[in-house]
Amino acid sequence: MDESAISTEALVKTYGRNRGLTGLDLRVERGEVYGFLGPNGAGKSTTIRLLLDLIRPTSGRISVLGVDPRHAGVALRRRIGYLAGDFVVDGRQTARELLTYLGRLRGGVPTARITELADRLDLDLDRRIRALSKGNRQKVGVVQAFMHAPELLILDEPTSGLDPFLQHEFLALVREARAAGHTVFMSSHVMSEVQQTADRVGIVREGRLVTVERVEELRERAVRRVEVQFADPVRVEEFAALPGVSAATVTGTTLRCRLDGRADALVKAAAAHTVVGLLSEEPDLEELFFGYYADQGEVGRVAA
Ligand SMILES: Nc1ncnc2c1ncn2[C@@H]1O[C@H](COP(=O)(O)OP(=O)(O)OP(=O)(O)O)[C@@H](O)[C@H]1O
Repeated sequence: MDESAISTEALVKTYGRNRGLTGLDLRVERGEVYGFLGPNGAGKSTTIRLLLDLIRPTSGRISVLGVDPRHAGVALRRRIGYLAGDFVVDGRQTARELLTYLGRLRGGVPTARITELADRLDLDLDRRIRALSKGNRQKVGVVQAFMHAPELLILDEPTSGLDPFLQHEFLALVREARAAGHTVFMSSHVMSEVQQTADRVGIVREGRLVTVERVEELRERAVRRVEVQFADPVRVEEFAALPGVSAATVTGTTLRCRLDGRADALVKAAAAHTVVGLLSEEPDLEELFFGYYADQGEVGRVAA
């Protein structure tokens, strides 16, 4: 049995003469959050549909939670939470009716769990779905994906179009799923959407995986701007030549610089003084990631 949450080998999907996937080798470990990044048309949705057995591969092997989705049926679907990029449902039911129905299909979800998620997302369960705004329909989609606490969440471009409030709650749900030991496979076409939660990111281009990176390692390699506020004036010479530090300037009691990689040397040097405040901006991994691979002619920018 394959112990990873998802694995594919030499997975190919052609649509007539159109290329969908050209040989995808993917491995998502149990308990990790995996960001599946790629430009439009790269093959993300095709991969996800194959994992869910919504379409069948031309050739290659797929294993999801240790089984081949082609032969696993409902038993496997109950262990998965799926959010489609375009969550479409029959709009005549109320959100409560739909979620209760879907909960039954998945082997029973406590009403309290549905209510709790709806409260968190500020979703009115008693309105008909067709009377809900697009944002509120997306909330129904998020609730149905998470409500049965599935072992594996497969989320197709989940944050595109979510308002900041919903995005925040959604990311909290992803973190909670990981804390519970569950696996999250999340596609996106922008790094910023996945870098906050993903353990690893894989880049798909033209139907195959071109690279996989640990987000933590990307972060260590990233250049960020740092500002340190001291109680007393400091000399720029103390910091300018430290490993990873560049473009250091001191204005009064404030040191500003760029930091490439680990913060250790800078933090230790700063600790010789009284530090009043420290500001380190979140690095833009998109820039680092695509800058790095563009140099090698491997990956272009994926974001529009
Ligand atoms: N039903 C289909 N019939 C023909 N070609 C298809 C079909 N579905 C996908 N394709 C083609 O397969 C390739 C991969 O498409 P896919 O939708 O998987 O990409 P994606 O990475 O999900 O892109 P997007 O972000 O735009 O959804 C594209 O070239 C697309 O045109």
